[in-house]
Amino acid sequence: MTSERSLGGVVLAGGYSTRFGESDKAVADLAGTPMIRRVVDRLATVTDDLVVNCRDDQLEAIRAALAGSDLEPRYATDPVPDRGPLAGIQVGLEAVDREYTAVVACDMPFVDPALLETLHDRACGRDGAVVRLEDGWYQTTQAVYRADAMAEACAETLDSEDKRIVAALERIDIVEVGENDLEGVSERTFEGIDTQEALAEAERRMRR
Ligand SMILES: Nc1nc2c(ncn2[C@@H]2O[C@H](COP(=O)(O)OP(=O)(O)OP(=O)(O)O)[C@@H](O)[C@H]2O)c(=O)[nH]1
Repeated sequence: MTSERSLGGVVLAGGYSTRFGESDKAVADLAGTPMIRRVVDRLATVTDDLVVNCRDDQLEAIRAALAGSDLEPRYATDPVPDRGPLAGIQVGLEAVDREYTAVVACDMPFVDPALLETLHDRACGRDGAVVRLEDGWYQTTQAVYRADAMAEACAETLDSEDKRIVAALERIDIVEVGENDLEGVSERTFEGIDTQEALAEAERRMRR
């Protein structure tokens, strides 16, 4: 399916998980399922072209974690590792084959597909839709972008002094979505699991 309403997906997994310790959080087991598999399976319900961005040295473990998952992803590895999430977003968006694409970090296993559909609706005709929480923080790694516009903005931003993801957002025409517009969306959607403590706490909650 490649209709106008078709949504692509990029899962960002190319970081070094330093806060997580020795192991890669992307493939960490959360209540019996690797975190990245939870993200991929949720994305598979609303996307039909999925790209996982990671480093070459992660490929084997991530492929194993995703074997037999609901939507077989393609892989786009970083030509230069450790250039930060913005570079990962660029690599992923350049590889995806859909005009609009949801970008989600591998450490957000509770991502709500309903949010991604809402963001897709809001992004139409613009370069993206990004949630901005009341504290002013943009949720850039759980957002929908027009793939070519955001990939170009990432490239320009990486070549400039200010390499933050929000600096790339300033180069494109995004719709800001406020917390008040998130009715019906799971409040856990933005929960990131970037430490062992956060993983243990999420497991405790899920087993209750
Ligand atoms: N391709 C790529 N992705 C990255 C890079 N750094 C972070 N990411 C991804 O961007 C998302 C958000 O980054 P962080 O939560 O800071 O992840 P991280 O850098 O692995 O973790 P820490 O080292 O603990 O900060 C995660 O999905 C990471 O996999 C990078 O250098 N390259």
